[in-house]
Amino acid sequence: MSKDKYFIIDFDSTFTKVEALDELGEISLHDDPNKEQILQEIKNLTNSAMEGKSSFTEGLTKRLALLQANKKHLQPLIERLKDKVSDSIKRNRNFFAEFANHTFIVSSGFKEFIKPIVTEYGIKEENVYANTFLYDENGNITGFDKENVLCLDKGKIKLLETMALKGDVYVVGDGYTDYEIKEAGLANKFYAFTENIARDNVIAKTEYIAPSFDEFLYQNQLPMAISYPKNRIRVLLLESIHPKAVELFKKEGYQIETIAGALSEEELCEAIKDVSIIGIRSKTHITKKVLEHANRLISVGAFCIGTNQIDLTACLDAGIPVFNAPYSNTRSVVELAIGQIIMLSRGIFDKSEKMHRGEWDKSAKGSYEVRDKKLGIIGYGNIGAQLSVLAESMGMEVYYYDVVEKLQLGNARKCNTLKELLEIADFVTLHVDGRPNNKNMFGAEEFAAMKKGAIFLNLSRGHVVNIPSLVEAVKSGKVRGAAIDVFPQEPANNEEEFISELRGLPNVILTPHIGGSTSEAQVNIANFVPNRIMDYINSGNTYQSVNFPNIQLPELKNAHRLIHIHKNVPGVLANINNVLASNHVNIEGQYLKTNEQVGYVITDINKAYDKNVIGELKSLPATIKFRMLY
Ligand SMILES: NC(=O)c1ccc[n+]([C@@H]2O[C@H](COP(=O)([O-])OP(=O)(O)OC[C@H]3O[C@@H](n4cnc5c(N)ncnc54)[C@H](O)[C@@H]3O)[C@@H](O)[C@H]2O)c1
Ligand SMILES: O=C(O)[C@H](O)COP(=O)(O)O
Repeated sequence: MSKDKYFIIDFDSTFTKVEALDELGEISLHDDPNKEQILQEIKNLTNSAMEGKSSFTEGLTKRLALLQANKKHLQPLIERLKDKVSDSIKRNRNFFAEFANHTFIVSSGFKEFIKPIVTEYGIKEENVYANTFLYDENGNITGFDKENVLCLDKGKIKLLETMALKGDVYVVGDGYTDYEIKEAGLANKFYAFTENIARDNVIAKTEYIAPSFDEFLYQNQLPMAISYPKNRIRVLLLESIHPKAVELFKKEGYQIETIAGALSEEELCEAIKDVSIIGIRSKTHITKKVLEHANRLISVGAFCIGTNQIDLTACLDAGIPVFNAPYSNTRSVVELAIGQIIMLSRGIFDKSEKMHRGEWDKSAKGSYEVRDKKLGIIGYGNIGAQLSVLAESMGMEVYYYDVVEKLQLGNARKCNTLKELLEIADFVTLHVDGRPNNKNMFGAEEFAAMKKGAIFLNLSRGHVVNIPSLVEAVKSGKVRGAAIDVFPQEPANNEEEFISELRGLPNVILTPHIGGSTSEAQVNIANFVPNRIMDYINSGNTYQSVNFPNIQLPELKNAHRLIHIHKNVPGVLANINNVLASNHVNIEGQYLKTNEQVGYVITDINKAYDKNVIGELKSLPATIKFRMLY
């Protein structure tokens, strides 16, 4: 890069996450009973000055008077500020060292606390322009050096005039006074730095926004600590995903948009454009058509267990790993099923309805214990197996049927056919997954095979059961009671009406797909899925992806990682290695995993390489997606 570029960086709320004088107040006013009120006054004065709404000099004088600070408070302040350096500044510390001669801190803060912080990042002491304190004989801070232009209104402009930098000047800061440098014609570009605070009136003045220092470096093609600014990663979260997920993605620096309900295919085709991560629950369908509109999609998060609503093959073909939360709501579903088994066995639902109508129907008729009764579990996966354990502990005899061989837990007995299970069970409960083959797997024939007066539960997927057959079975008395949580057609949001032939049937508990809707489960899911996705984005790990070859990679250390996703055809690995060999690239580690459709190759290489390598790898035949991490 040519050395005629100069970087003017603000300190408060830019280099550090905080306003240093607010922090000083936390220390100096520690024992003051009016601390909160005074701190608020200081904050208001700071904000007003930063937004260009009041005289800076006057505000500074007032703030120092309110602070009642002393020299002895400065060391604790410095320690505090060291911990509060902005994240993106911290990770790009190499930049400041590399461009030490061209980086200046220009601040209306004070050298006494700025220098010890920024010099740790390689910024030169003589390149720090800021105010200095005045003290009395007891070390009390009484004011500031009035000769320094930075204590004056438009002080930064005056300073830049005297600096007379010859070259391109870039200003990065959060405040109005930073913008004024550009306004005065003393900088080529002003970047409103919004990682810590976004000031509307500052943002309104500039076309350049830097949600992180990475973004500033990226836009200006300067060396960065990471391969891509995280603020460029857009996340769309649908169906009221728990706010914990928003918090985690935000902490990572991503841009988040949330929508309470599900979107139709058409709406999604529009909404998914430019989105890098989409988070959905059971109602949003990620179809091939949706994926065709997903021009920047990196990963899909199913914030639930079921993934039948996602075209997993189409995602794989497009090089998009899908992650779900396979165990986070398992217990919630099981607890609901247990509750429903007991409620139905006692006819509680109808009795409660009668009570609400004023009818007192005390009787033991049609009311049974669940102890010693036979529970038939169809689908002995995570939910089925856990239900098995809990049901046995209540004294039920458990039978199960699964299409694959499963470990029998406790005293549960395996049935070799579905018919065998249906003929024996007093309670039949469905916990199969929603694969297309399971559509209408439970219909007239299966209801007919059940014991008369048995109880039926479905908390798996709506399309698995033929609803008219269930209605018929309830009306005929073949099924004495039912609990249904999932339906072939479910309203997209809480405003839509629920329409079903099941409405109004006796001893039928209907719930609005809430098997997994507990606070515990939603928090667990919101912790689990973002971490899987961020791990994939940051390191390439696909461990626990539901559609992608699973790889758990070592941490990336002092290398660049090339991530190559390709169609699984012969020769791709050889082609990748030929490109690397012909460009004399040193391979530090290589990992490959394939499935029937795709190959996933990760190559860690020495940082010194010809950038043409990237273009050559991207254009290899059979490449689906390529990205580089560092
Ligand atoms: N109601 C809710 O809110 C809620 C919450 C969580 C999960 N679910 C649903 O429950 C399903 C099961 O969850 P899980 O975590 O136990 O999944 P899982 O994958 O661990 O278990 C599903 C089991 O069903 C078996 N199976 C599939 N088709 C079958 C068939 N036709 N006959 C017999 N067995 C069959 C599979 O072999 C597997 O063992 C999920 O896929 C999801 O659709 C619903
Ligand atoms: O698959 C699941 O985990 C359940 O069906 C829950 O779906 P939901 O997140 O839409 O409630």
